[in-house]
Amino acid sequence: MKKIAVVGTGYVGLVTGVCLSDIGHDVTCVDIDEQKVEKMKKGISPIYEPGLDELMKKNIKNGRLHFTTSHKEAFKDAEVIYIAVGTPQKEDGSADLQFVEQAAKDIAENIERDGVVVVTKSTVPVGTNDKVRTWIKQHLKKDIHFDVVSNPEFLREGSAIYDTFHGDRIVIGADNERAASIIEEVNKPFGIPIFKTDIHSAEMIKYASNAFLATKISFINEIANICEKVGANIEDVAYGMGLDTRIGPQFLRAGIGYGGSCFPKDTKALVQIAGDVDHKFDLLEAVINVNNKQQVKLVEKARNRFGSLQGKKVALLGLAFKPNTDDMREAASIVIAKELVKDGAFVVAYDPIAMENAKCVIDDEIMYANSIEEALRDADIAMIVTEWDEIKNLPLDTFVRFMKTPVVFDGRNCYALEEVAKHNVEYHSIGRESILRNVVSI
Ligand SMILES: NC(=O)c1ccc[n+]([C@@H]2O[C@H](COP(=O)([O-])OP(=O)(O)OC[C@H]3O[C@@H](n4cnc5c(N)ncnc54)[C@H](O)[C@@H]3O)[C@@H](O)[C@H]2O)c1
Ligand SMILES: O=c1ccn([C@@H]2O[C@H](COP(=O)(O)OP(=O)(O)O[C@H]3O[C@H](CO)[C@@H](O)[C@H](O)[C@H]3O)[C@@H](O)[C@H]2O)c(=O)[nH]1
Repeated sequence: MKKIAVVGTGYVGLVTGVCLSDIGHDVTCVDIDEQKVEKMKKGISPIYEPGLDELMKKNIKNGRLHFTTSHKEAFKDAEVIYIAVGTPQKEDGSADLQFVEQAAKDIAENIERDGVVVVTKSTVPVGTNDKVRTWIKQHLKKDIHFDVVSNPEFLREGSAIYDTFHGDRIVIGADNERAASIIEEVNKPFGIPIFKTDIHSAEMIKYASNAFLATKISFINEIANICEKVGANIEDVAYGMGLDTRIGPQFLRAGIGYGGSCFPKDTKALVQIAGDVDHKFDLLEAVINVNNKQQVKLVEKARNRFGSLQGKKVALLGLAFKPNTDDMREAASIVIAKELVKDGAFVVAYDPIAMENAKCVIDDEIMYANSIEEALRDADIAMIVTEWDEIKNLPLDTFVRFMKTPVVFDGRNCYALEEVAKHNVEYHSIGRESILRNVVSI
């Protein structure tokens, strides 16, 4: 059992802190956001993540999980300190390291224990851990020995707790065996394979993994776009491809592209990292361009179908960048709403969880509904943006019952075409033939 501090309680820091306490460590999470800390002290998670509240309450109760706004309090006695602050993108696409630098200074000014291991969990460009070491050294108040370890995070939002306990690998990048084995020991109870490497390689594994997954998505989306033109069905194509174990079935779901807090920013950051060493990463640039186009695919299809969207009522179903999260960062819904409003459409949006966050990031004039049915009422067009269970499982006759004209643009291929064919719905999806039945356009 180790005394651990976690700096930053976002999706990664909070989940990491809670799970480390659950496997027996004594964890103090520190954040500069007082409101968040007040909530967390009461066992309330400031983010929506399935299972997190329960696990927080359990570990607060058993005395192994603490929250504070004081770095001094958090770092007192800490043997291991995780940095899990944000690394958002700057205007040029590169990673903004200001929060990591500040966290390093906070650590330098407050650590007390000799031999403390500082672990970078934030996604940071290759070479950043060297900078973290330098920043800490520059601001150290006492002559304390410390090590820096890279330990990138691979959890997915919406299944973050599950992923922490069932991940495929834990990567530890260190420049000495003592530090590496301390972090190995900390993680052992998770029972996940551990891969130890040098710091720069660990930093690169994170970006390369995200870039590869994003590449799979853009690749399958391009195949889907071609399928539409040659009369093939992307669902069957992806399934048939995935049967080859060298390809695998995962991340071949065609749709309206990837969003979220990671793929968009990490792909751009890797293009920058490559550019910094005079390497033009053509492949990844193409992946990003394909994704930008894919995000507006539904609007493009609607424009082609209706000619003009002026005055059309559009029900936007699902706003979060993926199901089971309240995260709106880089969600396709933001771009889609903007395009629809630009075309003069009247947008009514619904999301089971992300609506409050959406109101903060969608600047355009749109309305919000309290249910799918309310959003669909008298609509000319429905656009499925996020495949929440509630949306995926919506009986198709709901579109017929509530909409003015049941014309559905499904960005996540939620329905089987055979099922759609049994209903009086006009249906356009991604990489599959459209079903144009009996619907009179007005
Ligand atoms: N979100 C994910 O699914 C995910 C997965 C893997 C890796 N990552 C990476 O992990 C990092 C964190 O991502 P996130 O989504 O959890 O971020 P986030 O923005 O949700 O949370 C960051 C938190 O850090 C706090 N903070 C900032 N500076 C601080 C300081 N000096 N001291 C204490 N607290 C401070 C902020 O108040 C905020 O609560 C990023 O580098 C991200 O790329 C994210
Ligand atoms: O076949 C697929 C799979 C995903 N997506 C989209 O891709 C985005 C990202 O999805 P997902 O990877 O499930 O969610 P994240 O929480 O963003 O997780 C990714 O980003 C994290 C942050 O770096 C990493 O830790 C994870 O390993 C990595 O999967 C979402 O918009 C999905 O809709 C698709 O379009 N098709």
